[in-house]
This record gives sequence, C-alpha cells and structure tokens, in this order.
Amino acid sequence: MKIAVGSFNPAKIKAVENVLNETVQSMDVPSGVSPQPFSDEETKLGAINRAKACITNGADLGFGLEGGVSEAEGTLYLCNWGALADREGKVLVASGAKIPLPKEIAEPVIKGHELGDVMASFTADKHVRTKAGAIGIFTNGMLARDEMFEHIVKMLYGQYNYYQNR
Ligand SMILES: O=P(O)(O)OP(=O)(O)OP(=O)(O)OC[C@H]1O[C@@H](n2cnc3c(O)ncnc32)[C@H](O)[C@@H]1O
Ligand SMILES: [Mg+2]
Repeated sequence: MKIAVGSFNPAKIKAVENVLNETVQSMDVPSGVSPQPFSDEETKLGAINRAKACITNGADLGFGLEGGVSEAEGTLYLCNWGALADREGKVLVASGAKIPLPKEIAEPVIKGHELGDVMASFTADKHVRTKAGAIGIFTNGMLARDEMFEHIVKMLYGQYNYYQNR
C-alpha cells in the first residue's frame, strides 16, 4: 500500500511515519489555497486538497496537513488541519490544537507576511517551521509542531480504521 503525505516539510512527514510506523512518500502537491491560510475553512480546504492530490498522483492513502491562522474576537490563533483521502473517494478530516499568537507575531501576519517567515526572523532560525514551529516556541517547548501533527494523524487514521471495520 502506497502511503503519501502532500508535503516535503519534515515535521509533517515525521508525524505520519511515527503514527503509521511505515515509510511514507513525500509528494509535491498544491494546497490550492494561499500560502498563509487565514481561516479554519481555508486551512481545512488546503489539507483536503493536499490529501486528494496524493491520490491523483497514485497513492492508496493520502495525508494532507496544513497550518494556518484564524481570527476570533480580535485574537489571531494558530490553527492546524489534516485530511486523509483514499482511492474510494473517502475523505476524513481532523483539526489540531489552537493557541493565540502574541501581538508581535500576529501583526506582521495580518499585514501579509507568512507565519513561517515571521517565526524564522523572531527566533533567528530559518528551520523553525520544520521543527518546534510556532506551537513549540509559544508552549516553551512543551508541544513541537511534529507532535501536534501526530495528534491530527492519529485522529485521521483512527477514524479511517473505525469506519473501515464497521
Ligand atoms: O511545505 P509545506 O507543507 O507547505 O509546509 P509549511 O511549513 O509551509 O506549512 P503550511 O503551508 O502548512 O503552513 C502555512 C504557513 O504557516 C506557517 N506555519 C504554520 N504553523 C506554523 C508553526 O507552528 N510554526 C511555524 N510556522 C508555521 C508555515 O510555515 C507557512 O508559512
Ligand atoms: Mg506551505
């Protein structure tokens, strides 16, 4: 069975490999949304598009993981979504943990800068998006980006197995 993840970001690949305990293929697929999704709906759609594109590119199971931001009551939150697609056209979704972003991060993102770039200059680490991520930095290292994606992958794969076995 060919399992793919629609990204070359090591945090996303590692999350799928750790949960499924299998080697997965990375696929360069379009998310079909903006590089910086700005709502739960847009972030979820990016995840679904990536998962479906893996199937179009020949995978049996395709994972799409997407990071974004969403605004509620004047606060900008980090938001994350995942989707799992199969060859039968089944698509499952799950959302990840959310935390508010501090003002010095939220302001440049609202002005149009990508969160990954803002985090890179804030931490002086251009690889931050592939490791701790914003979630790791602002939880003081308690929850890294790959671990947060692992929770999403568990919810996706768990739902997939539940509905397969019913
Ligand atoms: O190569 P892809 O798979 O696109 O990986 P990415 O790091 O660009 O990740 P996303 O497209 O899913 O996320 C959209 C933007 O939000 C950024 N982002 C989202 N969550 C983040 C986090 O926890 N830490 C740092 N940047 C994050 C990300 O780097 C992008 O600029
Ligand atoms: Mg991206």
